[in-house]
Amino acid sequence: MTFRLGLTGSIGMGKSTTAAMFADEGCPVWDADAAVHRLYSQGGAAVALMERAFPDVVREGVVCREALKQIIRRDPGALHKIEAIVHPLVAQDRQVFIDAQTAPITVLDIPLLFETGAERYLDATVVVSTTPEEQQARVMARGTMDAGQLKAIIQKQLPDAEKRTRADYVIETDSLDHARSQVRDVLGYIKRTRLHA
Ligand SMILES: CC(C)(COP(=O)(O)OP(=O)(O)OC[C@H]1O[C@@H](n2cnc3c(N)ncnc32)[C@H](O)[C@@H]1O)[C@@H](O)C(=O)NCCC(=O)NCCS
Ligand SMILES: Nc1ncnc2c1ncn2[C@@H]1O[C@H](COP(=O)(O)OP(=O)(O)OP(=O)(O)O)[C@@H](O)[C@H]1O
Repeated sequence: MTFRLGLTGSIGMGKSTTAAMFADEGCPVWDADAAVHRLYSQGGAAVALMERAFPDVVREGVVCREALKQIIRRDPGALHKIEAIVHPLVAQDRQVFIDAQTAPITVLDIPLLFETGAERYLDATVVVSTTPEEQQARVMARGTMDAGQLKAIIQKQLPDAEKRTRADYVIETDSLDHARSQVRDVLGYIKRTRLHA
């Protein structure tokens, strides 16, 4: 059975970048955000359920993220309703992926890992982290959210300090080289201490 290593971190902390580093080291990577994209796309399992809950958000067979964000802006409580539809489908997608893996260590990139209790299905967890100033600068630089939307997302997420306390390993994403060496350290440590126990 593959060792299930959960990777998390607040918005903009460097999850995707770090996940790519784990992939470079040979780990299969499952990405929760990418699963949501598949579920929202043509033929995706969330489309019909979302249309039933929010009739205007499905356009040409696809869940429109902009329309969803407008709904959430008007009614922040709508996010709970969206999560109730999406999260069980995401969990199912993740399990199918894990069951297919034969590599020694599989990485599961899950933004809401602790918030959704996903650690119950994992063997260890790693959090990526940097300063709040750097986090805000990174998200603003992407230009996909305004400061208000960012604040609303951050407020919904478990604080970085708590994630750092709960995770088994912390990776500081202050530079690419430093993050890469910490990825190698984590994998080396797991291989030495957890795989042949
Ligand atoms: C709110 C939506 C429409 C925003 O879409 P958009 O394309 O602008 O952003 P994207 O999906 O890339 O999310 C960016 C980041 O926001 C954070 N985020 C997304 N959804 C949530 C949420 N429900 N709670 C807290 N943070 C969230 C994550 O860190 C994510 O990496 C979209 O994220 C969504 O439908 N979310 C509900 C599904 C969900 O909970 N996804 C989280 C992973 S399971
Ligand atoms: N170790 C690092 N050193 C320097 N910059 C980094 C590092 N990791 C990520 N970054 C930069 O931070 C930004 C956000 O990174 P990334 O997209 O990986 O974050 P994320 O946590 O996946 O974001 P989200 O939660 O929004 O999906 C990118 O511009 C990326 O280049």
